[in-house]
Amino acid sequence: MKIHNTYIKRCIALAKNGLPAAMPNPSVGAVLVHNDSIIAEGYTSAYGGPHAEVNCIAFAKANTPELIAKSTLYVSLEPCSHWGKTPPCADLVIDSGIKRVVIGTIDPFAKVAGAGIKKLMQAGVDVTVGVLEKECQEVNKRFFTYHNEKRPFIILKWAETANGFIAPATRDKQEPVWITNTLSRQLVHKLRSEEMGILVGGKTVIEDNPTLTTRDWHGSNPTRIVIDTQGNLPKELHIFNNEAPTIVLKDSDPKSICKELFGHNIQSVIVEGGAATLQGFIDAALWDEASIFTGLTNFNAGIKAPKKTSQFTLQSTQHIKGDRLDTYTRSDS
Ligand SMILES: NC(=O)C1=CN([C@@H]2O[C@H](COP(=O)(O)OP(=O)(O)OC[C@H]3O[C@@H](n4cnc5c(N)ncnc54)[C@H](OP(=O)(O)O)[C@@H]3O)[C@@H](O)[C@H]2O)C=CC1
Ligand SMILES: Nc1c(N[C@@H]2O[C@H](COP(=O)(O)O)[C@@H](O)[C@H]2O)[nH]c(=O)[nH]c1=O
Ligand SMILES: [Zn+2]
Repeated sequence: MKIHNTYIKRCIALAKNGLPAAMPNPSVGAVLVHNDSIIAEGYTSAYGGPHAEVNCIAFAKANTPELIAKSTLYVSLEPCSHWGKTPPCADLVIDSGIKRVVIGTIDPFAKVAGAGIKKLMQAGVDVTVGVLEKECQEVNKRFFTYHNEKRPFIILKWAETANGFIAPATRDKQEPVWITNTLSRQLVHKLRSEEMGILVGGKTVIEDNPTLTTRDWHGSNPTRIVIDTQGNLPKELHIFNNEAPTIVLKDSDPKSICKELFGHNIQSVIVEGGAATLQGFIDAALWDEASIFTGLTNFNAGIKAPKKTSQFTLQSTQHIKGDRLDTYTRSDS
């Protein structure tokens, strides 16, 4: 129904406000509709805080309590049925006397996965499921990939020169050689702040001594993940400072990395390089999105950028004061 789409669209817009603070929880949007008017809205609070339905119903209770039981609740994700950090939202909906609930998509989390819908229906609530399902899943693409595919959502990111290199052949100092400008760097820090993990290979750690933080942007630092196949990375390196946690992995195989990160409850990871590490994920077809920056610089020789396959599907191009950022998704063809 067209009217359902309108309100679920509003739920999706609300849900976007809750990210990345809600992670590793999904961010959800909820609206209460009475006589074709929205009387209350809510979205998921920062991790551990109230869910969207709780915030929405609390607003209605404070303003128009008499209308709650006569309203329809729209919610982008199935209300939870379990005790997590907060009580089950399905119970709150039932106790509030709400008789109609329209749900965007089912929750893939094993402890819910239809149990919230069942609970509502058993209490006599009229439930509609599956409105703008794909769009509702897209907002929580990290959460859905993690639970459905048992691996983190993977974003590849690198910066290459205008002539296709990611690093020069030689360098004077143990620090990154910048290809892109300071505005691009700030955008990279924003992108880092949206993910739970950031991963680089051993050679990158040795040659760049990267920090891998979000210092030019507000928001949390992701957990740093480094591949150290020799088990000898010096503890004085920046990645071992106390600005963010760091996980050291011994195995460079992308499949094993995914398994390990799943175990650490890391729902998303930005893979920043180097070329060998990125190529491993590309060749294993274990990635979801890619952000490739191209700067104005040229190197005479050096490490070539990873080879893109036919799976790279261009989604957008933006220009950042001379730099270019191309974003891709992976298609299975
Ligand atoms: N422009 C950009 O966006 C980026 C550029 N870079 C650049 O990329 C370069 C590195 O890329 P690349 O060479 O492909 O390597 P990676 O950073 O992808 O690391 C993988 C390599 O590191 C080796 N390695 C892992 N652990 C250790 C260790 N403890 N000691 C020594 N070697 C180890 C691996 O060897 P094995 O598997 O055989 O054990 C493998 O050859 C750097 O110069 C960096 O500046 C890096 C990131 C981004
Ligand atoms: N040189 C280069 C990048 N390099 C990446 O950034 C890392 C350094 O991170 P940090 O120490 O936090 O500043 C480095 O190891 C590599 O992964 N990134 C870019 O967007 N543009 C660039 O030109
Ligand atoms: Zn809930």
